[in-house]
Amino acid sequence: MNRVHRQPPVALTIAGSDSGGGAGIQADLHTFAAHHVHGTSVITAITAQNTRGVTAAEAVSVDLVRAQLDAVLGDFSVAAVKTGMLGGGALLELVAKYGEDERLPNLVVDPVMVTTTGDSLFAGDPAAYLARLGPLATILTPNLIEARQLLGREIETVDDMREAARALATYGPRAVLVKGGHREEGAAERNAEAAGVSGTAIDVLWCDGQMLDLAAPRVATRNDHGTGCTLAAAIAARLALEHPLPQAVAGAKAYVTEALKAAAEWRLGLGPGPVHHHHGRKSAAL
Ligand SMILES: Nc1ncnc2c1ncn2[C@@H]1O[C@H](COP(=O)(O)OP(=O)(O)OP(=O)(O)O)[C@@H](O)[C@H]1O
Ligand SMILES: Cc1ncc(COP(=O)(O)O)c(N)n1
Repeated sequence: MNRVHRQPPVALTIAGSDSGGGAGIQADLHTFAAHHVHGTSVITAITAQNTRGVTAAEAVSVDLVRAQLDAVLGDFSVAAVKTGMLGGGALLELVAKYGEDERLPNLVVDPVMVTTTGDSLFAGDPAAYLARLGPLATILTPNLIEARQLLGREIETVDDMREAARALATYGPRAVLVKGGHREEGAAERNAEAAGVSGTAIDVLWCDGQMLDLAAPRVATRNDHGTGCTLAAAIAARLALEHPLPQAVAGAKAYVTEALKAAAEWRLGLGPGPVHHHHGRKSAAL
């Protein structure tokens, strides 16, 4: 009998390790698993980190990152790739080379530069980052602070976010998602909240020449550590599952909103804790 063996698609994360398990490689692998995608990983840096901040970080050598890339790409048929913390110029250059050799399909570039707690995770030149990875990215996913650093301009309103997405798209990615998780709401929005209307987490997506606002209810929680990593990994997982790009982004945002909601009451660590990556799975304990 001719049996069809079903198996998961493979995704790759190229990112740093978060010892607290909420962001970086750990968040990415949780997210891949929650999507039933087999996760492979190339570790670029090791951080000593918890919910309160980063106390130490060290980059992995270029040779060891190259060896990890060759080990994964030489054996698995990788369907989508996500990059996170790259540390500095040398690893940026290495990853760009693999991209140029067309070895990093469906490339989701999360330009990790600073953590929510304010620690710097990128020592290189933001202009070089854009010039090297911009043209190779299927989608670039900066938060407001990263978009400011990449473009060297202030971004405050949703209109500014749209302008930033357009400006970043000129560097060559197919799509740009400017994330508004850290946006200070304007007076009109604050008044609406005071009147009992809950706030909105708005991201702006520029994709194939079209601008889309992606809005979700803002979850009242302090546990938002790793939401950016989780969103980018969820986009990569969905691209590995062959979702079209705009649907992959919208679905990934809905996944993050549910992950934030499900962890809103958690007290894992003393600072902003992780989200619930496996919110879709029933658990006797939770
Ligand atoms: N409180 C919230 N409620 C709903 N969605 C949120 C909330 N905070 C962030 N998000 C969403 O989470 C995603 C990640 O956005 P954010 O701007 O926080 O990225 P980031 O800064 O890269 O993440 P991180 O906090 O991990 O650094 C976006 O889709 C954003 O709209
Ligand atoms: C290794 C690593 N990569 C990325 C982040 C960004 O996530 P956040 O801004 O939520 O701290 C992080 N904190 N640590």
